[in-house]
Amino acid sequence: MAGNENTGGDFSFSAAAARDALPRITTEKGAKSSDVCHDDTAPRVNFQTIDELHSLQKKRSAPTTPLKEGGGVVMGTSGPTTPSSGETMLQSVSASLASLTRETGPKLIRGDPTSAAKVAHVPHTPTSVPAADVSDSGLKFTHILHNLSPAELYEQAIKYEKGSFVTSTGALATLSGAKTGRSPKDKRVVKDETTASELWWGKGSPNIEMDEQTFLVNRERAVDYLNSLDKVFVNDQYLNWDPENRIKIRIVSARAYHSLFMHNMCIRPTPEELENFGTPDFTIYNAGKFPCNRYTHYMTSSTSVDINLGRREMVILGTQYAGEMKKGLFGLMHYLMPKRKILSLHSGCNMGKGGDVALFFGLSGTGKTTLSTDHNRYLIGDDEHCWSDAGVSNIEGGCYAKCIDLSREKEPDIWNAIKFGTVLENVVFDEHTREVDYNDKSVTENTRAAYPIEYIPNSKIPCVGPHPKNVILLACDAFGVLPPISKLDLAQTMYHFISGYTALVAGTEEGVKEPRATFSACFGAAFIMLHPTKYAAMLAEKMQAQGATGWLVNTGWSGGSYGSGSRIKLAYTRKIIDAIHSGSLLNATYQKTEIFGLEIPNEVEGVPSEILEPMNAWEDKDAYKDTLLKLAGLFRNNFETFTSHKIGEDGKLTEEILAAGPNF
Ligand SMILES: Nc1ncnc2c1ncn2[C@@H]1O[C@H](COP(=O)(O)OP(=O)(O)OP(=O)(O)O)[C@@H](O)[C@H]1O
Ligand SMILES: O=C([O-])CC(=O)C(=O)O
Ligand SMILES: [Ca+2]
Ligand SMILES: [Mn+2]
Repeated sequence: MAGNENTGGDFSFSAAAARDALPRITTEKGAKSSDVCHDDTAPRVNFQTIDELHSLQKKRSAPTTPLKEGGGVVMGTSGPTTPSSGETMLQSVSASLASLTRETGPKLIRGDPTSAAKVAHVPHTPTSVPAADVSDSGLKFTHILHNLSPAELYEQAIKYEKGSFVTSTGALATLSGAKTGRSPKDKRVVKDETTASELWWGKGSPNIEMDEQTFLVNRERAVDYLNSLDKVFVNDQYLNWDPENRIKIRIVSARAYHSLFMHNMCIRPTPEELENFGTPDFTIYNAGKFPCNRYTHYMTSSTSVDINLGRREMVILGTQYAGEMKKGLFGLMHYLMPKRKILSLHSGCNMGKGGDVALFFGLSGTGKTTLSTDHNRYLIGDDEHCWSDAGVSNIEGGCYAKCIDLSREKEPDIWNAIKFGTVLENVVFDEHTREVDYNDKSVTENTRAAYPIEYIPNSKIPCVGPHPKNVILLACDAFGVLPPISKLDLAQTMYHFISGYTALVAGTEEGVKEPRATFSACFGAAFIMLHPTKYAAMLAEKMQAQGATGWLVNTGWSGGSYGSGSRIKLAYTRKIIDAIHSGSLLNATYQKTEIFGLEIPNEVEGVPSEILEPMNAWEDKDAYKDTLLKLAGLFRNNFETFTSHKIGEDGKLTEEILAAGPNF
């Protein structure tokens, strides 16, 4: 035995002693040695190999999800005599993806390319095109990932799309690429015989024309791109919760991110509805990863977002920003719904416990999502609605919330909605913990979360409600001169609705400190299809018929413009909104402001009275007056284009609306 005396340490023991120190394993009396370390799994009855074990993991699911293990759908030869719903779907998608110049629809297979079975879909209309017209693309297979579940889409995104990660709360973080917002200058609308007379064209209109031929060039480019891929995602979904005016839409896209975004944003069909889906009313070809060709007529950049109402199609090239799809469909609704005497609205909408409905109009970033998401009320929707003779209905099945500076304290419901299933666009997160830093603008200021509406605990499903009682116009006035709250008469409501004012602060990168006024008719000029006065006339008629009250709420600056004043606290704006909902503001005493002639209440519960009259909150009264006049001038200039238009049948209302603007 080696002596340890010399070390003088406490840990001196020999290896043999250490071994002796280990406790001996003692077994119970009578136990057989084979029981000491026993395996408690049940007998293996169902599998003999690891592959068989794996095959047990996945159970066949609901009627309309994959029909055959491994994803193959047999068409033509060995299929049943009457087409199953899966075959009908593939035939329908094949027709959607057909090139217009060559063979008919491509050969499609259901399921992921990595999953086994390679069974061809033979197009339902056998081709009789000359051999010279047949291309190699007609010989390959495209896999169709049809209405995948969020879990399946997560897997697709994480496996195949760079920049996809699961965040600490389970959301799917994605990157939208070079474009982190919409590209309104790249939007084109096909001008044909019908749309030439029906739509709003020319100065101020968002509808930049394109001819049918050029649309087909872009469509073919998109379809060829999509067919060149191994797989495409197809979403068959609905728009509009009003069952009588529901629209069937199909979205064909190249990214799991796009498919999950639309899964969340549009109305999700039940398995039965999906089985009987039939032919879509409108199809989006999202080839956003692929640019448009700048040699193509009408193209002024490598991005093109093209709407063809006649063909009921939309093509996206050169932008992966998912909001393009949502707002493209909104444009469609702005065309279809007014034809049915239904008003389409860029507004949020919620309902009190007593059934009182409020609409929240406003341009991007003014507070539609934030203020319609209200713990004390039912959420009908945050961004797009219809107002018909029956009441209101949400167009969408989800919400699209701005996330910049999001906090759990100020917006708990939105915060909690950012969980498994939610798409989180362009946010920055800790590489290890995957905790999101909502204050980080490194990718963009326009960070967003898209979640199904039922992620908001008090959402109202189905998302419909009675006629609105309050119509709230939101303006984020970075000039700081509009009152935090004012009551509007009908003419004023129309004036401000047509003006569609906001003044967000311009991007910090450019070092612009001056607020810039934005006027966007109907609080959504980028999406309207008809002349703004058409929507305004419908709004006036509906508000009048229902006795709804109009309000103007400034969610922007107080006590000075951007730079000297500060943004009105969200908590105060919420109190103001509470007072509108409760009806208490109707009983307040009012005073009229100079120039804009707005009625401001002397008191709102929970809001410091000194901020209610904007001038009081400004230290420099002259600066206030100058700024007010400046803004009034901007309003007047903007409204000039509308002065020659009659609003509705009533010439009297037109006069009143013109008089309802600033007076100076
Ligand atoms: N007083 C306030 N009232 C409303 N929102 C405020 C206020 N102060 C700060 N905010 C912030 O302003 C933003 C409002 O954005 P919101 O997502 O509600 O816009 P939106 O009108 O829904 O726009 P979009 O149509 O682009 O979705 C939120 O980030 C919110 O936290
Ligand atoms: O459409 C978008 O990208 C976001 C949005 O809601 C808007 O801008 O009104
Ligand atoms: Ca919103
Ligand atoms: Mn919006």
